[in-house]
Amino acid sequence: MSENFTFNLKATSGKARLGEITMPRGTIRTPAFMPVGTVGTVKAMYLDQVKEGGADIILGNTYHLMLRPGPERVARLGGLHELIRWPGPILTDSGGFQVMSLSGLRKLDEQGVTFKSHVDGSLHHMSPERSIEIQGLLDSDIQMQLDECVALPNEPREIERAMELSLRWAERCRVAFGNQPGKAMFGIVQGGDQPALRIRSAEGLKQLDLKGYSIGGLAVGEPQAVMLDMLRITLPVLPTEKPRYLMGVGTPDDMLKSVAEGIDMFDCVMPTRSGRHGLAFTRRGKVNIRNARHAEDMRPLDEQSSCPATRDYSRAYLHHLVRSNEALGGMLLSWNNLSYYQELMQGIRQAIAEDRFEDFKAETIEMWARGDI
Ligand SMILES: N#Cc1ccc(CCNc2nc3cc4nc(N)[nH]c(=O)c4cc3[nH]2)cc1
Repeated sequence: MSENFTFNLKATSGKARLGEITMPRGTIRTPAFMPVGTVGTVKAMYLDQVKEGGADIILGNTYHLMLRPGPERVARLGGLHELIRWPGPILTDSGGFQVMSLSGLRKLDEQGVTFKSHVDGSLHHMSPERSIEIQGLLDSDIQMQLDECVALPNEPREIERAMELSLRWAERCRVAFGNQPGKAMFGIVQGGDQPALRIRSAEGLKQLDLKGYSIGGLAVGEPQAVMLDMLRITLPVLPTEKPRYLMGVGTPDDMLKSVAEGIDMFDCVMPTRSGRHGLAFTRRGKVNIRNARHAEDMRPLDEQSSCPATRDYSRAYLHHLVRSNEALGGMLLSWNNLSYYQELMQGIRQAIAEDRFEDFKAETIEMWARGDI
C-alpha cells in the first residue's frame, strides 16, 4: 500500500510491460483487467467472487451513479466503497462516453454536456468541473477527465474539433482535481483514426501533471487493425513511467495484441454482458451455451479450472439454465467469464516476467483458433 499513487514498471518483454500501481486502497497488478461495475455492482456477481477471481480494481460510471443513487447521497452514505462493500481501488469513467451512448443528448458546448436521463427523462448538465466533483463525492481512486468521444468513421475536422475540446476540458479537470495524493486523475487521448490528431492530443496531455493516460476514442466500431495502428502512433509519445489504459477493450485477442503494443489497463463489459447472454469464454475459445449441441453434454466448461462455475457445472445444466432464462445461468457464466479474463491476465503477467510474451500471445491465439471446445 502507499499513501500516494505510484506506478512501478517491473519488467518488459518486447513492448509488453509488467507493472504495479500502488494506492492507499491496494495494489493493482498490470496488465490489469477491470470488471465493469456500472451502477455499483458487477452485474450478476458478488464482489467477493470478483475479488477472489483475481480483480484488483473495478470500474464505476459517473453517468449512471449521478442519476441513481446520486453523488451527494453516495457521499452521505460514506462513499462508493462503503456502499458497495468493495475495499479495493475503484476507477470511474467521467460520463462523457455514456452521455453520448445512452442519454438523450440535448447540447454539447464549451461548458459541457446537457442531457436527458435515460432513467426518467430528467434534464442534467455536466461540466468538466462537475464530473470531477461527482467522482470526488463517489470517493473514486482513479478519476477520468470529461471528454468527447466521436464515432468512427468520421470527418477529420469533426474528430479534430472533439479532440481539441477534450484537451481544453482536460485542463479544466486538472485544475478542478487539484492535489489529492492518494488519488489519480487520468487524461484521455482522443484523435480518432487520425495519426496527427492522436499525437497532438498526447502531446497536449503531457503538458498537464497527470498520473496516467487513457486511450479513448477507440473500440467504437473501427477494425482492430485501425485500433492497433492508433496505439502504435500514440503510445511512443506517452511517458513510459506512467500507466496506459485502453478504454472499453475488449476481447482476449484485442487485449493480447494491445499488451504487445504497451497497454497496462483494460475494462470491458464483454465478459459479464456476454455471460448474461449465454456466451462462455474458455481457454479453448468461446462456447455458445444456448446451442442445442450442449443439451446433454455432462462435461464442465473446463475440468482443469480453479473456478467452481467452470469446473463443477455441466454444459447441459448451463444450457438448461440459459434456455430457461434462469438468473443462475447468467451468474455462473459471468463468474466463468471473469475468471477466464483474470486467468488470461495472470498468464500475460507471468509471460512478461519470464520474457516470453510473444510466444504466450501466439500460443493463446492459436489455442483459441483451434477451438475443440
Ligand atoms: N459486450 C460488449 C461490448 C460493448 C461495448 C464495447 C465497446 C466499448 N468501447 C468503448 N468504451 C469506451 C469508454 C470511453 N470513455 C471515455 N470517457 N472516453 C472514451 O473515449 C471512451 C471510449 C470507449 N470505447 C465492447 C464490448
